[in-house]
Amino acid sequence: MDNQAAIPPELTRWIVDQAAAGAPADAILQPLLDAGWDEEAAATAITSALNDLVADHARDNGLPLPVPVPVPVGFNGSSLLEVDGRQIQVLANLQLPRVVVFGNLLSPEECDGLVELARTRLRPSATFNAETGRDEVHASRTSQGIHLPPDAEGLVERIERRIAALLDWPLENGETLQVLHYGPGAEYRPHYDWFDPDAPGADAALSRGGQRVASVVMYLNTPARGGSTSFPDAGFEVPAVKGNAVFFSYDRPHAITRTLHAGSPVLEGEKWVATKWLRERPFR
Ligand SMILES: O=C(O)CCC(=O)C(=O)O
Ligand SMILES: [Fe+2]
Repeated sequence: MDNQAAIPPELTRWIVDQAAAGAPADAILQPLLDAGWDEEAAATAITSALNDLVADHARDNGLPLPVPVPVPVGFNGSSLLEVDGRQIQVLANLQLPRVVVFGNLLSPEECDGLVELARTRLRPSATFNAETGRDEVHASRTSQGIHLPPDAEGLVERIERRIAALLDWPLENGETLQVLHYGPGAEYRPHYDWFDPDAPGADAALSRGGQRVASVVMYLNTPARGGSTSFPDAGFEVPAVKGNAVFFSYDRPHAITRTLHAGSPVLEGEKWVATKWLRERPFR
């Protein structure tokens, strides 16, 4: 069998049932191989059955269609990912929302270096106003921030390359790295990082690189108390620990991704983070 048109409906149903029951890809593939399918045709049959399922679900529920998102490399159950000669720890792994917490993404020296590059240039953080299509300062985001373009010392670029390699996502699809500083009491109230496509200002936001599809928030210090990144829809909280990072992806601009998140108030001390937002396409 070499043609996807030959997939019988009962086989499609069987594939969908297996996937819905949580069967791993191998467990779906093997019976097809045993029945005499060649591997490529079987993989095509499985992919097309699952794509149809997702498209039907989106149509039936009035959801946008999902798009490809970054996925951490070599993610096969190992607790350490080797990227660029660096051992990055996998500290937590959540499917919905899709969240991975990394340890040792940055060295203490790299964290300090980013803070130094940003410290003297901070300005009150702006939030994208979907109504106007402009960045504006708002009470829901009481941090200070600065965009750091790739720099002469190479620190910013080195980190950007590491993230691109870790997530197997083109370097040019990344927005400029942003460093944020939260003083005592400062917070970033619950929000989504994707842009609401129906908002009047969406065209301006989407014109460079399309939607955001993932975020990486790197902790540049360990606040004395408070300052975790929380995901209220999942009851999940990522403590801010220097050198660690939280990655989350969202395959469509919709609450179904459950990626609502917040920078919880800093209760004592201060908090520094660097955020990298990744787009669907080159951000130029
Ligand atoms: O500070 C945090 O923990 C979250 C930052 C954040 O949500 C963002 O930069 O988009
Ligand atoms: Fe955010």
